[in-house]
Amino acid sequence: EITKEQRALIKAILDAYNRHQIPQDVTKKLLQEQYSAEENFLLLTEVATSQVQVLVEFTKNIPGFLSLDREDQIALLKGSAVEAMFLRSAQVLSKKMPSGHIEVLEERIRKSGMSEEFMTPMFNFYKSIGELHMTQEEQAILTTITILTPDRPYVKSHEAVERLQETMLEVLRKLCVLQHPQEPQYFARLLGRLTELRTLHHYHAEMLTSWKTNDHKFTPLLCEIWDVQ
Ligand SMILES: Cc1cccc(C)c1-c1noc(C(C)C)c1COc1ccc(-c2ccc3cc(C(=O)O)ncc3c2)cc1
Repeated sequence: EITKEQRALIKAILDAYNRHQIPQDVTKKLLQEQYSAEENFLLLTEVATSQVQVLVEFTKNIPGFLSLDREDQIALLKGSAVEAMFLRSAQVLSKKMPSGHIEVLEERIRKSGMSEEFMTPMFNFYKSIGELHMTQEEQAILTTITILTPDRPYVKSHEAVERLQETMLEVLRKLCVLQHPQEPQYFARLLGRLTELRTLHHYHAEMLTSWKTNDHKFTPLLCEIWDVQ
């Protein structure tokens, strides 16, 4: 019941999702460097910067994205970067990685000068993503749907973005029916995660302010995408 066009869409997005990954030498650092709060923050900043670069490349491969108004492309990237990175780091943390990345990443996030109040919702989210056991396709399409959210700040052609997102939502709905026949509510559960991502996005804005107040430095790319400094 998935059409030929929809299958081609899934393939294009999955290929892009797998092609654009953080270089191993960056993620390997998560395992090696020492554990001071400063070192953790620096490492997370480096990984986040690399993640944003990967996200920009992935987004350019979303069918239809480059035909959107140029300023809307920027508005969508800026508005979705944090949410796409929460999704990506959650998917990584929930993968049973043999290299022990999981504890290490969790440890570094816990000890990076972030205040306790953000930890709970963040790690609850990580847990809830883990429990979904999403397939690669579902992860890639859910990330695409997050990026193609029409009501981000400064988006002008709301309808054009909405059309693209609706196409992706329909593909995801069919995928969920096919890949999780025993769970009729699975698609609804995935969409529920997008609501949780918005809440985390608000927490993250406060995290940025508190990091800034404590004079934490970010990279030029993160300053640009998150409008800090
Ligand atoms: C702390 C936080 C939580 C969630 C979202 C953000 C933006 C922040 C957040 N908020 O601020 C920051 C920095 C600037 C301090 C962050 C840190 O973001 C990230 C973003 C991505 C990753 C990450 C880690 C390991 C990976 C392994 C692999 C792989 O093996 O394939 N792939 C991608 C990976 C990505 C970690 C932290």
